[in-house]
Amino acid sequence: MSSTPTERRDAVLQASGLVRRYGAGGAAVTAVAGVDVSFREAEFTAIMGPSGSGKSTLMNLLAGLDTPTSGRVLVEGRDLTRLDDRGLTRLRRERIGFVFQSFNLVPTLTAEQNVLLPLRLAGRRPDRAHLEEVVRTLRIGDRLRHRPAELSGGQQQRVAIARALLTRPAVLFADEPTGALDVTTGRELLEHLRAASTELGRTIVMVTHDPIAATYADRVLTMSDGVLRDALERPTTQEVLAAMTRTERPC
Ligand SMILES: Nc1ncnc2c1ncn2[C@@H]1O[C@H](COP(=O)(O)OP(=O)(O)OP(=O)(O)O)[C@@H](O)[C@H]1O
Repeated sequence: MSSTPTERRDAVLQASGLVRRYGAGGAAVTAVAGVDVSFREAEFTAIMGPSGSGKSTLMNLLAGLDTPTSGRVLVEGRDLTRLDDRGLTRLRRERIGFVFQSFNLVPTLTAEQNVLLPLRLAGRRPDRAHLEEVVRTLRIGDRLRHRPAELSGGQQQRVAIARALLTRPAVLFADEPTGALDVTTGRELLEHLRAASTELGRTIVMVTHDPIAATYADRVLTMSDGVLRDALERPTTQEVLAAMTRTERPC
């Protein structure tokens, strides 16, 4: 292992001793086997690893969508494992943003209504200046009155990102956000995520299988068998590929 991600004082999100076990006895699977990791404000992190290495499970734990068997997760200093269901739902709604491979837009609403939906559900007024900033960063200004069916896949994904950003989440989680896009549109989307981190100061955690996608991040963490292996700062594609090869080598 080259370097271990350690606790940072300026972390927006941190996890320590994180374990997630499924099932019991001989059929038990340890999907996450002891992870310590932290994420700084405005940092863009990619998590990579072979299929079944525990990436989705780790992301679900960090986002409060799943409960760890042991260990804890702090979002802006608040321990998710100590919140009840209501508290967790509220924290997820207000402090965490999600972007999935399938864009999950509401088909009957316009792009703008989709973008504003989480704020409306939370009973919060949209900050028009921030809406304009997000719309400009994602370049969707001319598509706001269209419904999802009238938008391309890339435009739909940009609307989904704008929707996730508008609440100013502490962390934006993106699970294979380019998975349903062609190469060019996928690269454009990664530029937008990069801009969300650099220009809007958002903390982004992205799971991806694509080594080129990972190079858009500030930091690439590799995972295998439920633990983090390498932490690479601003790696080249070659460095990502070399780290991925290490995760696939039998121990
Ligand atoms: N609900 C579950 N019940 C039992 N085992 C599970 C469950 N969810 C995940 N696992 C197991 O945990 C391990 C990690 O799965 P996970 O989905 O986190 O991997 P991944 O790295 O995201 O894989 P992929 O890249 O294929 O999406 C796998 O062995 C998987 O079979």
